[in-house]
Amino acid sequence: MSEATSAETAGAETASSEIVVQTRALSKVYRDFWGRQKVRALKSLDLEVRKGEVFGLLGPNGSGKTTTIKLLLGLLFPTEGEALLFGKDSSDVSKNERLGYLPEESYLYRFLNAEETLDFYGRLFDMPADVREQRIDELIKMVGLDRARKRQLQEYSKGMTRRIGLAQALINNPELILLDEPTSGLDPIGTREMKDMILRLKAEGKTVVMCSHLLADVQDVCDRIAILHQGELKELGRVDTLLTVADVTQLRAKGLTGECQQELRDVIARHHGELLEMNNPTTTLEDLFLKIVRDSEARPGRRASIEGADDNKTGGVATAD
Ligand SMILES: Nc1ncnc2c1ncn2[C@@H]1O[C@H](COP(=O)(O)OP(=O)(O)OP(=O)(O)O)[C@@H](O)[C@H]1O
Repeated sequence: MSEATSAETAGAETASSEIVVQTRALSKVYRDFWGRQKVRALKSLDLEVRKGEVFGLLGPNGSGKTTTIKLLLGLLFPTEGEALLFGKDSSDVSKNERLGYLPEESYLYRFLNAEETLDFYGRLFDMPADVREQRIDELIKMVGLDRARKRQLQEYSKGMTRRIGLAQALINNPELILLDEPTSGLDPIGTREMKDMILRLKAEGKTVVMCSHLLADVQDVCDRIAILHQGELKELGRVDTLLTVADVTQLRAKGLTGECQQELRDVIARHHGELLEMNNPTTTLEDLFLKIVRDSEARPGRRASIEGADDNKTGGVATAD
């Protein structure tokens, strides 16, 4: 297929895909007790999120992310503009059945266990007992709390609390899930698992809108992002497009001899390119940490390996202009 044709097809797909979230000139001013303007938290935000997307709202502290999520949920009223979910105004309560929400801090009943917590929320959605029982079992397994299902939430660690919070957000099998800082307070393993769960929700066709200031997490799971700063939209687009450095070519190869690497240098010079880098790649700290923990679980009691072990020396990276 030619580039033009594939671009047209992509365009047609986009046009026909269902818009789940839409904001039009959405603005929020917080006022004090006397109605005087205190903070302009959000300024004329225009966004569209399509069905099946993982969409990230990014920005430093105080940039308006949580305000946007609360406006979408209908927990706050806009000062100007509107927020539409499934084509209806966010103040329309009928949308709640199709919606799941993980707040930054989950306030759950400390004396209930995981099963009782989910049963309580299942009842709020009028789910029949048999459906509830099956859904609770599925969710507890999905969020990895099977062994702690009978423990009271007051005994849960931060990571476990985040997991039960996510299970609670998913109890009604929602089409749209809003996640406020889903990886906050999680260790690297919990973070990886939370990201995998988000990707699993996407694979099931759900739409996810998440906000975070942890850039690596957003980069790993989001299809598109919006960057907010002081309540204003500063950037909007596909993560891969925004991060592509158009004028640099990167090449990864395995098993090249020194001679061959020299030939590559010569070719680049002959074509008036500039060799920026040719070296062995490094793994990420996340990958390294997860590998060490998995190895330790597989072989308990084994001592740490000595610095400089060779297992990551797999190839070379050449980056050229
Ligand atoms: N209830 C409130 N009353 C007054 N000002 C508020 C209120 N809630 C938020 N704000 C202000 O609105 C602005 C945006 O806050 P918001 O919580 O939406 O930011 P955020 O991007 O989610 O920040 P963080 O990353 O710290 O959670 C901030 O200046 C904040 O102080």
